Amino acid sequence: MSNDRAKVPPRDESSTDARQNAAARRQADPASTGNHGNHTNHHVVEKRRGPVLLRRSQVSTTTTDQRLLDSRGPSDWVHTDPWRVLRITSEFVEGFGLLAELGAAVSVFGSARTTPDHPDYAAAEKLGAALARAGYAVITGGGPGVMEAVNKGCSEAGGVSVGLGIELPFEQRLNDWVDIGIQFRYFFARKTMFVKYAQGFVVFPGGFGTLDELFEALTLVQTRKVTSFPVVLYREEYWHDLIEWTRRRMLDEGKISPEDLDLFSVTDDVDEIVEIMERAEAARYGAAS
Ligand SMILES: C/C(=C\CNc1ncnc2c1ncn2[C@@H]1O[C@H](COP(=O)(O)O)[C@@H](O)[C@H]1O)CO
Repeated sequence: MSNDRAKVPPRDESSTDARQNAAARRQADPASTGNHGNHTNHHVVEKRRGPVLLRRSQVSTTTTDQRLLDSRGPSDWVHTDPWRVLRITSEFVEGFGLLAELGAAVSVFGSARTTPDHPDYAAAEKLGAALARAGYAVITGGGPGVMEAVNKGCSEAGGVSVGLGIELPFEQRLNDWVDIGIQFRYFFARKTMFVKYAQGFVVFPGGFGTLDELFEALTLVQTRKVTSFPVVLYREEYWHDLIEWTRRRMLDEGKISPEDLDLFSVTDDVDEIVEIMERAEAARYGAAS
């Protein structure tokens, strides 16, 4: 005998469900009321759910919806990893659903702290507009600083301005120039969207967040997880020392290969960034045809 038999709930008609079941049984089976009527002794309440057969006390009169909506109880399970997996999945579903039909796009990164009076802000705004005019949507982190500037330039030029925000310990809202936005809980789900829905990356001067995004992009290109994917650094003077360090330290000690230094380009010219994106796109289509 299977152990499952021990799990069959007893006929406890003091519970609401059991009372409803008993009522249903009486309605469908007058035999259960003591009134045998025209029914044979073989007539019992039963329910089929696909291949499953339920009879007598196992037949529930409540619906799945009703049980979902009526249920109350301990809520500890919402803090467990299996539940988090569902939330993570929902971020991918939302992101894929929102961005699947975006068209050609460029992801732009840079400092959240760049103020509107800084020259980088004006350059980022100009880039957003230039990309929009060239038919690209822009994707940013949806925050302040460089992100806001890019979204502003793109939106004002009539382009598609996307912001992928991130929940942070302090209050954070999508900047006013985001026209399509999602607020993510998980960095890794958000990062997938930056790569999956862009044809290339532009990186403005920034701090840890920006460097994280830059090096993630370079790693993806280096390991050929993404192909024909330009990574362009804006403002040579800011990046100069870091690039020198990659040459003098990383390359000299054999931590990267000489060709890895070709995985990114550097420019001070916003229009050149757009040209680089267009050339990469043409190369991609050329390779595909
Ligand atoms: C620091 C402040 C707000 C931070 N808000 C952010 N909103 C959205 N995305 C952000 C935010 N901060 C960092 N990021 C991501 O990292 C990059 C910028 O990081 P950095 O350390 O400033 O260089 C950026 O590209 C975003 O994707 C309050 O002003």
